[in-house]
Amino acid sequence: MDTPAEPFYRQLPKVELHAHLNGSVSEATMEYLIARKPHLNIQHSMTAIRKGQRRTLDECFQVFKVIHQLIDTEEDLLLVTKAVIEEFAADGVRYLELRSTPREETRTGLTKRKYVETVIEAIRQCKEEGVDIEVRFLVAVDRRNGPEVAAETVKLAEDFMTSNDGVVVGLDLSGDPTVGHGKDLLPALQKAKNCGLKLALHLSEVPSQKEETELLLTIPPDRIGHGTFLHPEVGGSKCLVDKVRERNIPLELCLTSNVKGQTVESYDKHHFLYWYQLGHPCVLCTDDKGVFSTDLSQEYQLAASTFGLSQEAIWELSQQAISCSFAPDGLKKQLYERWALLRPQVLC
Ligand SMILES: CC(C)=CCNc1ncnc2c1ncn2[C@@H]1O[C@H](COP(=O)(O)O)[C@@H](O)[C@H]1O
Ligand SMILES: [Zn+2]
Repeated sequence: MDTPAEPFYRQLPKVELHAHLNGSVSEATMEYLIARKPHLNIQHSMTAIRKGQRRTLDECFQVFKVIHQLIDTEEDLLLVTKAVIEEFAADGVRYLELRSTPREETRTGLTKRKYVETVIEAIRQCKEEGVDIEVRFLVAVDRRNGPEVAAETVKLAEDFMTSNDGVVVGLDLSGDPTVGHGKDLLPALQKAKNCGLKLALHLSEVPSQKEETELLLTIPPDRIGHGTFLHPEVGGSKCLVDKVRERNIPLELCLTSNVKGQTVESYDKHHFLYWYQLGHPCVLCTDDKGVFSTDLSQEYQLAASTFGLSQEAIWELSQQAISCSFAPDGLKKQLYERWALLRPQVLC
């Protein structure tokens, strides 16, 4: 990891709502996987972007291809998912929504259904072992794979939503934003929404997506990932901003990811400030804590130091994230109670 956060940020109870499973694999787990598969000839420098380093968006997406080679069996997936959940818990995350794209690996016999089952099994095992975190799962649609795969993924998510104790709560739309168009995916996303899946969509991650965002906002999504180019100062429009505000759609904001992936020039130019000053719900998230060598405590500390936020303001941000989650009302209530109990110890 780049630089460990100060104790206040680590002790702060946190909610993580935007974490891609295969992008969240820590250095230690990655080293273990690399050692298990020496024939792949992969070095850790190929799977993480360290402090001060940046990559083009295209280079970042290449990193996922390398990681997927290392995680291609049911056993790998179970191990990685459990490790990721334990690491988030150790970082003070008390509620986590993990997202991942169901993957078929013909070489190892992994199917998309087995993929989802394995992630759910890892979540179950962590709970049974008493890991101090509540975890929910968002099934991810990779936009690169087009409308048919999207429809198939929605069906899979729907099946698991109705059969698995409420672990699967929603659908994510992600993948290389420069590939494909949302209009082709709209029917599948609409269907997901209609069957009760919550929608977290990567929108306006790159500048060229204005028209697509206008269209997908009509669904509307329940949360927006990034939304980097929504506002007029960066080529978006007031109309887009107004729509997001009218519908009160929370934004999932990932500072390090955007700076290292070069869609944002520097931390102080991050769109967090624009939306925060409007009083719009913003949730700090990691995106890919492994790839971007970060954790959620660091992201909170970065926001505080970059935008001059007090500890009170940081506390409010972390608490507000509860209301933006897809947790059922009973669980939200429990989380608010936990935050209230911890407040005097953490904020002193
Ligand atoms: C490249 C870059 C700047 C990354 C951050 N921004 C992202 N934007 C869109 N999709 C993403 C991003 N990070 C991860 N993903 C998605 O998450 C996948 C990895 O996690 P998983 O295999 O779904 O478990 C990637 O293949 C990609 O489909
Ligand atoms: Zn993302």
